[in-house]
Amino acid sequence: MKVQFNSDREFDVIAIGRACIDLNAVEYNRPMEETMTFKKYVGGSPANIAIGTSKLGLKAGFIGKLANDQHGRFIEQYMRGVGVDTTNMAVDTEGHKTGLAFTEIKSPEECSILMYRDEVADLYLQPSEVNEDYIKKAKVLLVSGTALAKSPSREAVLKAIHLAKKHDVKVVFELDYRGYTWASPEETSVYYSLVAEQADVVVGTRDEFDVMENVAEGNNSETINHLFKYSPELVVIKHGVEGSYAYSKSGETFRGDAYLTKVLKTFGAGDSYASAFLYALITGKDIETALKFGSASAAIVVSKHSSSEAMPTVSEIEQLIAERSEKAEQTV
Ligand SMILES: Nc1ncnc2c1ncn2[C@@H]1O[C@H](COP(=O)(O)OP(=O)(O)O)[C@@H](O)[C@H]1O
Ligand SMILES: O=C(O)C[C@@H](O)[C@H](O)C(=O)COP(=O)(O)O
Repeated sequence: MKVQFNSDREFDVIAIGRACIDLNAVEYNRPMEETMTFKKYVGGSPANIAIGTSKLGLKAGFIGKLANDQHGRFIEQYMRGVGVDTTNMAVDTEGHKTGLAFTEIKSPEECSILMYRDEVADLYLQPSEVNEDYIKKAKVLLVSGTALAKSPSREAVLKAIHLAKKHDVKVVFELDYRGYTWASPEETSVYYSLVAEQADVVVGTRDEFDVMENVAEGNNSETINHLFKYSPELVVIKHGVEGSYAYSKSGETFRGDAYLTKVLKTFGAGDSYASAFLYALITGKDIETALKFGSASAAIVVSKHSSSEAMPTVSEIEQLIAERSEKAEQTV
């Protein structure tokens, strides 16, 4: 099975949401209290995905709002430098700040993120800063769930989705749940459901779908039975190192195994997975291959220090897939 996209569009992917800063512990395998130095990278899930798809050779653009300071300028320069179109990144004029994510790497399995996201510029994106002429140039609008957490960013994203549907741009919804940005689980569930029901493709972890459904331990069949009554044609549910599943509206189920690797830290997996999965879909590969691309890309990024800078190239992904399938053949 393949997903069809409009071929006559200038941009493969336009992502909307936050572009922020990750400060990753340089001395890792210890608690953050003992970490004295942090390395700066561009971060924020949709920015990571725009960077990841651009590094894979897609034409990516970004809609978001940056702080009018050194951090905002660093983010814009970095994203432009890796080929992301930044012409639709607005600059805040009201003194709002860049979101910061300090990452703690206690061990490869035990990682956490300490986020500074009060009054962040990205959540002040205005609907008037979402441009119809820009959106209609895209094959895919990639929506990050966190951008729905507060107004006016929430309305800006809803406007972007409306315009995407008007111009036959596929809406890919990455649930990207960050609890502390939301007022209550009920509120998250309302907006996640609203957007997921309108999206063409929905991607998230099993835990994130539970948040969307406001349930404790949901199951994949109930999730897809519900979503396939609405717009989605493809639903991807990730189960961490246990792998991921893609379900199509036409009734097929595909499973993608994770590629085991020497893990440095666990964050970055989701964004690298989304970048390569999208790359494969947009370049006409089938779902099985897209799952392999997503998993291989994630395996590469979890073995490195950053999320954005570590995003792999197509040949690195293909090499990992080829090595692992050779190994699997030898063990049969
Ligand atoms: N420790 C790991 N080693 C190798 N691959 C991993 C690991 N953790 C996750 N992955 C890959 O990344 C994908 C997404 O990971 P997951 O943890 O579900 O997402 P998120 O980072 O969004 O929470 C998984 O489906 C798997 O292919
Ligand atoms: O999304 C953020 O604001 C932080 C990210 O930049 C950070 O690199 C991260 O947590 C990525 O994790 P993922 O969701 O597992 O890809």
